Amino acid sequence: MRVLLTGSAGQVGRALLPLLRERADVISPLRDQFDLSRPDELAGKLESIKPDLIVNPAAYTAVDRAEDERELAFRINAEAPRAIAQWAAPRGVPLIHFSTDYVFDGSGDRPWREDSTPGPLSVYGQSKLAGDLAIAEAGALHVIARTSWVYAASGANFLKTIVRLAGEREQLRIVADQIGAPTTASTISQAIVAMLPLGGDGLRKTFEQRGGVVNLVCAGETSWHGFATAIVVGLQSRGVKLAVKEIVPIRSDEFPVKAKRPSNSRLDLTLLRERFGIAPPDWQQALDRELDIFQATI
Ligand SMILES: NC(=O)C1=CN([C@@H]2O[C@H](COP(=O)(O)OP(=O)(O)OC[C@H]3O[C@@H](n4cnc5c(N)ncnc54)[C@H](OP(=O)(O)O)[C@@H]3O)[C@@H](O)[C@H]2O)C=CC1
Ligand SMILES: Cc1cn([C@H]2C[C@H](O)[C@@H](COP(=O)(O)OP(=O)(O)O[C@H]3O[C@@H](C)C(=O)[C@@H](O)[C@H]3O)O2)c(=O)[nH]c1=O
Ligand SMILES: [Mg+2]
Repeated sequence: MRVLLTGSAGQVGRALLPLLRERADVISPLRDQFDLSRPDELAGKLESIKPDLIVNPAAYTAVDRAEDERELAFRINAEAPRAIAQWAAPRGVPLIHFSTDYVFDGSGDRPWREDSTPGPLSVYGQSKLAGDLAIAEAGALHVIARTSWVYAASGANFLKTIVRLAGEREQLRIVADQIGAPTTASTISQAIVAMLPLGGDGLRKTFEQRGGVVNLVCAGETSWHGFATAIVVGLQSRGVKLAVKEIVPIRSDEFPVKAKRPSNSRLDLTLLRERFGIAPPDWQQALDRELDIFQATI
């Protein structure tokens, strides 16, 4: 069984790599060998790799920068997944891809389901939605895991930003009117491998019977302010000395950024439980584990 894993230097790819390696031969080319910004070249690369399964966590994830780099974000997040799916479809090769809460407009306060109507507010969200639709349109066997607020002890993410700012400043000002589920890369990758029977012909059957979009986030919900507070409290309880004295909850309009983010990023976990029997940990529990890992690295 040969698995092609993209983005293995990113948060989700890095967490997936050792788990997949335990179960399959993994080919994990970096950007220089498998460049998603050159979708036209991907079919040729895939033809020489000949994977039995493709796992594609590589993506353009710079939400604010995407507002100025629309063309590049769409090439990487929409045209590349389309090219991969067009190669995979006629060969019956299944594709695991990743989507985001940012495909939604954030209205209301009910958790979004997989069949809820999207309405992205940002170029990043639009480009990711276009990728999701392109994969389905190409007719490839696929699972698209829709996740949110991804972080890990390493990588570029909100946890690392808060660690840095809390070490430098006495006051943090963090938006409290965007609600979602912080999700560790490790939670995502464990769920992904739990979905996959990697031997025999069970793999194709899994995708035929249970394919499509599935929400995959930690359980529970909080705001970015709640998440930042839990990070700071968790670090302090581990004896980490920080400069921060106050974490002020603010409204989104008090923190000007280029890209608009959804207020309601809640994703419903019912389908993940019913279709795959997977129940992710609460975000607080996952954060606790990630802070233990983080602490061991400092
Ligand atoms: N981060 C988040 O909060 C969320 C992420 N998602 C989705 O989950 C998936 C995984 O995200 P995550 O692991 O956090 O992302 P990261 O930003 O941590 O990693 C993205 C990876 O993609 C690679 N990449 C970027 N551009 C290219 C390119 N042109 N060709 C090849 N590789 C490229 C990067 O390579 P390099 O190291 O060279 O830059 C990096 O390894 C993505 O689909 C993302 O949209 C969904 C919801 C939330
Ligand atoms: C650093 C900082 C951020 N914020 C706010 C800005 C924003 O609304 C929120 C999160 O900031 P970030 O820019 O880290 O998050 P952002 O890059 O928008 O994170 C998103 O990334 C993409 C890839 C996704 O798919 C999403 O699920 C989500 O995780 O916190 C503050 O209010 N104060 C601060 O000091
Ligand atoms: Mg970001």
